[in-house]
Amino acid sequence: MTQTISVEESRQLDAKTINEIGIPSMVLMERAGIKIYENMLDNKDLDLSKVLILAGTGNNGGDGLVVARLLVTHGYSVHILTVGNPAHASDDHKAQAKICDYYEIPKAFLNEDFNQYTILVDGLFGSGLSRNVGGDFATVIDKANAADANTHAIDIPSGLNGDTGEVMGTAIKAASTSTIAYAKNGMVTEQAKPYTGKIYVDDIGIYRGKRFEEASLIN
Ligand SMILES: NC(=O)C1=CN([C@@H]2O[C@H](COP(=O)(O)OP(=O)(O)OC[C@H]3O[C@@H](n4cnc5c(N)ncnc54)[C@H](O)[C@@H]3O)[C@@H](O)[C@H]2O)[C@H](O)CC1
Ligand SMILES: [K+]
Repeated sequence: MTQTISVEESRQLDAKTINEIGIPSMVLMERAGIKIYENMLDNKDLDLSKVLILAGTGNNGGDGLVVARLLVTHGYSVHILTVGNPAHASDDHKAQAKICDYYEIPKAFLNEDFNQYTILVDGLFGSGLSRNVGGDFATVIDKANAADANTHAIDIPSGLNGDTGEVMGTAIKAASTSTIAYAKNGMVTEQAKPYTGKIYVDDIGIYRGKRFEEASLIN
């Protein structure tokens, strides 16, 4: 049985790991990026010939920027489409964007034809999704779903309610998802299957919580 948690619980475990235990968020982000990169190499349904990273301005987008840099430093062709107001970007996102600039990773644009890419990586929203998706975010999600390429989602397919599995206006239909620490409750519902695709659960050192630590000792 897959152990699943609520979105709020996942955010609390993130915060506890960073603020109480002391693992820096940039370390967690780097570990998340490495796991996501490895999952993408593992999934033979994904064609990594020409990659488009869809990055929101939060830490889900930050994870996507780590993946972009790892792909580039291993010889892959990568473009980055950042969606949202850069002024609202999280500190970790800004730090990762600066690293991507060092590697001169080219930028993509909203009105581009997504069919020139062989795979899309969804780093628009993760556990921070707080309302129905609209505007440019909805446009990008609908373009991604209409494109020929498969999409690999980071943490939670963007637009999917991580607690219920409901679609918040529109949502990424991913071929596969790398979810951080634990699958979220809504991701294992019947209605979520077309959106999550194959789920990889990535341990990146997030505190496991007493409930799960005892459970893992028993199994
Ligand atoms: N350091 C950590 O805590 C780690 C987090 N991980 C990854 O980070 C995301 C959670 O990141 P966060 O910045 O909290 O939120 P998101 O990136 O999911 O959302 C960004 C931002 O978007 C805004 N927003 C919410 N809903 C909407 C909407 N419908 N339309 C437009 N904008 C919206 C809101 O302001 C959010 O703040 C987590 O999922 C992981 O991927 C690391 O993996 C581990 C360390
Ligand atoms: K996502």
